[in-house]
Amino acid sequence: MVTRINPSILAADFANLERDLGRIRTADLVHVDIMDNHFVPNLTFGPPVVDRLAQVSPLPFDLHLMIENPERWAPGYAEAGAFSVTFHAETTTNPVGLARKLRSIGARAGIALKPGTAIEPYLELLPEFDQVLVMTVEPGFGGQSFMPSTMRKLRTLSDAVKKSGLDVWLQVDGGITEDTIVIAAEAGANTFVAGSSVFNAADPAKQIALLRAAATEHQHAH
Ligand SMILES: O=C(CO)[C@H](O)[C@H](O)COP(=O)(O)O
Ligand SMILES: [Fe+2]
Repeated sequence: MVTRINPSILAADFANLERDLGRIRTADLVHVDIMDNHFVPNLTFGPPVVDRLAQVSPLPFDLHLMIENPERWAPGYAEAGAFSVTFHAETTTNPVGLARKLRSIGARAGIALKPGTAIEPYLELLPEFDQVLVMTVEPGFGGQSFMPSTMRKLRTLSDAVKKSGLDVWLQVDGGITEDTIVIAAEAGANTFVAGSSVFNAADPAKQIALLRAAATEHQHAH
């Protein structure tokens, strides 16, 4: 069993992003939240900033696209070398087509679900994806509280992945702390995004180690 910790640079110091990328080198991937002020009421980074950050990052990027019309933007991020590109289920009528496009470029394809979006319609599409992101807060902002109500969906998803024998990574994002990570790990998550809890810590590397240890200890047996 593998536990992956992906710090979200949404909680980093935007005047010192290169420095902060250096502080999380013991993590697995860097989670980058792309917001367009349409799908979510907030605005963050776009391609030029992501491209430049990738040049100075010790770790590859896990991109979380919170944007409308992901068909317009997602392939470009994959072509620029993103390790994984995750788009929201609510933003496309052709998730399989977009996932295939991303994979054909060489990126891992992910699909994200808002807390109110059901997993059932997507279970039969699992072979098309490398990752499913179960949002544990409403997307748009860091620093919100983890929603335990999303764990039922995660358990359903985890059971389906286990039955399928597929190696689909199960990611949670929003309000992940050393306490809530245990709840998500027990419900079947293996990939954990943490923004505030990592970057607000006095020692981000120590916090990453703490999160990793808590999740590994409680990870659902697969
Ligand atoms: O996708 C996100 C928000 O939409 C962020 O990745 C998430 O909120 C991480 O921040 P925190 O750990 O502070 O909740
Ligand atoms: Fe995110």
